[in-house]
Amino acid sequence: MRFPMFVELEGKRVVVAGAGTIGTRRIRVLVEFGASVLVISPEVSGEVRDLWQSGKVQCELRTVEKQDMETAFLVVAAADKREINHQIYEWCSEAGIPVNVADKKEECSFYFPGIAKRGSLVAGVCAGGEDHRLARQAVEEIREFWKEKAGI
Ligand SMILES: C[C@@]1(CC(=O)O)c2cc3[nH]c(cc4nc(cc5[nH]c(cc(n2)[C@H]1CCC(=O)O)[C@@](C)(CC(=O)O)[C@@H]5CCC(=O)O)C(CC(=O)O)=C4CCC(=O)O)c(CCC(=O)O)c3CC(=O)O
Ligand SMILES: NC(=O)C1=CN([C@@H]2O[C@H](COP(=O)(O)OP(=O)(O)OC[C@H]3O[C@@H](n4cnc5c(N)ncnc54)[C@H](O)[C@@H]3O)[C@@H](O)[C@H]2O)C=CC1
Repeated sequence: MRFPMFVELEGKRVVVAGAGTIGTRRIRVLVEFGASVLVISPEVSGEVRDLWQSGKVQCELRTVEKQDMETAFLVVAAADKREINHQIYEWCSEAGIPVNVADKKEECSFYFPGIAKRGSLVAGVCAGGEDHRLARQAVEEIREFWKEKAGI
């Protein structure tokens, strides 16, 4: 079972390769938690383009390369091609950089949890990589519970 670390991301460089549906979801959360996000992707979603235009992320519209990992505190591999994500995993493993690989849990040194926030409270829910639907359901229950409890 994985340990729920609560990591400081404020100002830390996070490199995200791939800015489609999943990459965009990751980028949204990382920006919300203060990370300095560098997006590398030949194409990006409209939402990421807006974040780029408003200066909330940096973007480079190209394929990801090994040197991109050099300055990263964390890396997210969210390309739609297994061989690209696997290559990123290899580069990060070599360099000792924590990596999230969207299409292969065995290659993830960290997972993205489902997140519930309320005031200073934050819950991250993970189902051990076995059942993301269960994680989602539990997060929704926590959100409802916190909404119903006055004063939180
Ligand atoms: C291990 C983990 C690693 C990580 O991604 O960090 C992982 C891995 C994988 N997910 C896959 C598929 C989907 N995951 C979702 C949804 C969520 N996945 C999330 C977390 C995690 N997913 C990590 C821990 C999970 C755990 O503890 O069980 C959540 C909690 C958080 C979030 O993603 O934000 C979020 C739910 C909360 C929410 O929605 O709020 C959907 C539905 C959707 O996208 O709407 C689908 C597609 C449709 C379907 O299958 O239902 C695949 C196969 C990809 C492929 O086929 O290639 C892999 C790869 C693999 O299992 O090897
Ligand atoms: N972990 C999770 O929760 C989930 C993971 N997935 C997996 O995540 C991956 C991404 O899925 P989607 O976002 O739906 O795909 P998508 O097709 O919407 O986006 C893929 C993105 O990768 C970019 N890309 C392609 N080649 C690249 C390269 N060489 N370098 C950098 N970027 C590159 C594309 O330009 C595009 O922006 C898939 O492998 C999918 O199976 C899917 C659902 C949930």
